[in-house]
Amino acid sequence: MATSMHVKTKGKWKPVKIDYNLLSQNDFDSLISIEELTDYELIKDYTSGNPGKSKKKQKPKDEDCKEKETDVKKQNEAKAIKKEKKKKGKRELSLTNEKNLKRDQKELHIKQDTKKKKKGELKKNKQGKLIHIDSQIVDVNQQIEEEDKKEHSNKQGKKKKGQKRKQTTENNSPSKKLKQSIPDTTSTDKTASAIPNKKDVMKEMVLWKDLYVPEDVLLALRDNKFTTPTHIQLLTLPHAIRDRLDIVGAAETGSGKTLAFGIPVIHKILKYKQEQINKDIQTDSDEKVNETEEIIMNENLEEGIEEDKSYESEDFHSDSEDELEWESDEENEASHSDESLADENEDSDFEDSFTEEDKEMQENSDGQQEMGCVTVVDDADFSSLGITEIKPSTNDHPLALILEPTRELAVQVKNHLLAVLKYTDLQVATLVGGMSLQKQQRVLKRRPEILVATPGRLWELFRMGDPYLVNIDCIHSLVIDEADRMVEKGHFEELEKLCQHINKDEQKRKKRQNFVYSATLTMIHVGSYRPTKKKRVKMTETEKLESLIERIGLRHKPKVIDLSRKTGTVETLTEARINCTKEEKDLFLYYFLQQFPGRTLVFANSKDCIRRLVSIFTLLQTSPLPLHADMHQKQRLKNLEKFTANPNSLLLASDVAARGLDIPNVQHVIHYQVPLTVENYVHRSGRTARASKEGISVMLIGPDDVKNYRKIIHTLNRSEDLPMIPVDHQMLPSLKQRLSLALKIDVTDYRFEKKKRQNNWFIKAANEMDIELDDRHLLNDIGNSQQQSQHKHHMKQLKQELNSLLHSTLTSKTFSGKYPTKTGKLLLPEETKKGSDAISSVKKDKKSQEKLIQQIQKERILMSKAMDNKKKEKQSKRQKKKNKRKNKEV
Ligand SMILES: Nc1ncnc2c1ncn2[C@@H]1O[C@H](COP(=O)(O)OP(=O)(O)OP(=O)(O)O)[C@@H](O)[C@H]1O
Repeated sequence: MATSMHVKTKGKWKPVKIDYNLLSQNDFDSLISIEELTDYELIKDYTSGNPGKSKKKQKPKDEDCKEKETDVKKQNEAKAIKKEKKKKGKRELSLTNEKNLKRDQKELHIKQDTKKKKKGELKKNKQGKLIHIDSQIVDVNQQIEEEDKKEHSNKQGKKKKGQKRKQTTENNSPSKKLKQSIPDTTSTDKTASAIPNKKDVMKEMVLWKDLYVPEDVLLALRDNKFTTPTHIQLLTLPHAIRDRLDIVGAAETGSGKTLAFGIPVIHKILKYKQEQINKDIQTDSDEKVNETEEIIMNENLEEGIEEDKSYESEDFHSDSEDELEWESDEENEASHSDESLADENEDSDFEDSFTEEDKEMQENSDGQQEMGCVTVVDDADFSSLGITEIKPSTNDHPLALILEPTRELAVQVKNHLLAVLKYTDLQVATLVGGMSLQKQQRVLKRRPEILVATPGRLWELFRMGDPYLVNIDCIHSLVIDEADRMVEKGHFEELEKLCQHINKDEQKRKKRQNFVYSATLTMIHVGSYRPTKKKRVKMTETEKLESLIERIGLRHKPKVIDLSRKTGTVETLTEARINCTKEEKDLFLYYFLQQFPGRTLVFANSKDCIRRLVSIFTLLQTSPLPLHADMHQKQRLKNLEKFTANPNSLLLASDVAARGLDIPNVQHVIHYQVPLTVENYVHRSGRTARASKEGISVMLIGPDDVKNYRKIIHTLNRSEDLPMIPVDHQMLPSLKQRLSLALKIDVTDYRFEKKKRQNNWFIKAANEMDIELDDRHLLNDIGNSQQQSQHKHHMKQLKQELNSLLHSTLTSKTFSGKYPTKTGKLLLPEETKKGSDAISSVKKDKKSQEKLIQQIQKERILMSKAMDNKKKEKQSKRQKKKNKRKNKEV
């Protein structure tokens, strides 16, 4: 579109006088007259052009000339538009080719966002460029929510139509993917306002410097107040992350080994995902270049055809081209911008946005571009936002596998990892026995990057041909936690099969990074023998490690970091013992629980023993919680939760709870029976005194335990026996009274209930076989109904008696019945003792024992000196006598 000029006649056309001689000449045959107009006004046609743009002064022309000029202008205009288009196409191509990848990503991103805005659909942000203003995050989240709502309604509609397949596509819809790429919490607690300043974080976390911890993980560590890496973390992280070595790590219990392997595993996955994103961007960028070239080719083709058509007119007006072209350029620009405003074509819209913003970009040193309410940031620093640029899970196999010996430990490790994955969108799943297989199959459909599994359940799912586990040998990282336990012969057949499977392909094996950890990895004890030798020869540490490395299939030369102490246990652990008979064990356990309240974990060697203890200590109202392998998994986890929640709780557990469990503030670990292996002693004791806290481990040593106790002392290089727990013997009779009654109730009730259960089972079986029974045929005689109710009554009486005993006070030597208010305050003896702590009383006792020993030694020395003196005196007396006798003789 162009402007044209009109002449507004103000005055009159006046005839111009002509010389008649001139008219007689042949050249002016057809001339009749000449008129002139001196009073006129030139007016622009605003309907066809931009009035403000023309800078050139128009000369007055007559109507015909003006019409011709307008035609020429229009043709030139068309030509200029085509030229402009061509130029822009070329410019776009040269920009794409010239500018680096980042710039290209930005261009793509802006274009995508503009498209999204226009079309009202939120597409997946492949570059993962995110938004860094609170309100903007909310804006995006709102968009996502709206999208989800739309999807939801769509889904429902589609469901009605029975189009099942579409649901899967919807689950992978761009908006969902984008939502996944932004951690859930961005809209709630992870808004930028809640996220600390990067500089502050770095300052606070300076001790983690040079350990190659991803910034998102660092943020989460800071949230957990883990401002200092533990020793094992400090030493292993650089080798694992920077040097990509396999790690064999041994460090005392509670020293942070989980993060020592967890952080490198996470780092590797984040890095891999970033690489995937970069690859995608590269592909997108290449596609974009191809697309642009295609558009230009098409335009050129069309242009060629149009050029042919307009050839004639162009050629015809060629004399005035230069002058008019300048004018057309101006007008073309104006008309083009007018067009673009109205144009629905996104490409042209994008081009305008790009050109404008590109200019702005060059001026703006921050490199930020405003796109409506969304700021697109090039090279966005997501760490400061607490948002990680992670693509939603698209991997067709897990990227990391962490194997744990027990279900509880697997669940715990998962939770531990989730805490540090807070600012990423990586997914962790547990595959453990005792939980619904179908549920775990469903979880696998979400393609979690990290699997924490027990070997049995993993192998089961793998054998069932779960599609996500088919390529389990493609994992990038493998962790075998509690490795010494995992490879124990006869314990984990499935682990061996798994190892064989994932080590089959040499290439994959070589690519994989392995982590092998335990607190007792390098522990050599009496039971560690070289299996090949006929004569049983004790294994060396190196031999033990070599056999482990071979079995697991580690790569060449793993980095071995052994920080375990020769004494096996943690420095902050106080170890003690109570020597007693087998029958006294219950009493001393009860004594300890009464004397030293606090979170206490009691280990026993058998499930039957745990059942009996649970029954007795329930009667004694200490609310024990059982934990052993025969229990339902849900109950196991529930009991662990209860134990963790109550600071005065009591957990009676088998060795299923010995390894790895990280229950905060367990104050006491009691070995009701001395563990059968040194490793178990170290791990059991390691449930207390974790993460530099103090704790106490007490062994109840009966005659049957002495052999194992000696073995432990010997293997852990102890030069002397463990100290004894000081026992207030005056308290024992009252405790004994309570305990005896509880035992009586338990035994009588237990026997009666056992007989009753057997009878019930027999009756049920007979009923099923249609056999009629009378009381004589029953397995056990539990008496008639009257005798049974008598039994019940008796039990009730005993329980009442016990109850009143439990509510009476305990007497101890610190209690003086004569002067109960001596201190000015009435203190019951039980109260005076409760609250005293086991560690200090052991330490105190140890000190007083040492003092006593020193005193005895001193007294011995004095005595021997006195004896010597007496001897000397006697000798001198004897000598004197001799001398006297001699003198007399002389
Ligand atoms: N850098 C750190 N700063 C403070 N606490 C930490 C740090 N790393 C780990 N922890 C905490 O220390 C405790 C013990 O960690 P973890 O369970 O990893 O120990 P572990 O060495 O695996 O013990 P075990 O040998 O018993 O399995 C956990 O509560 C954990 O959260």
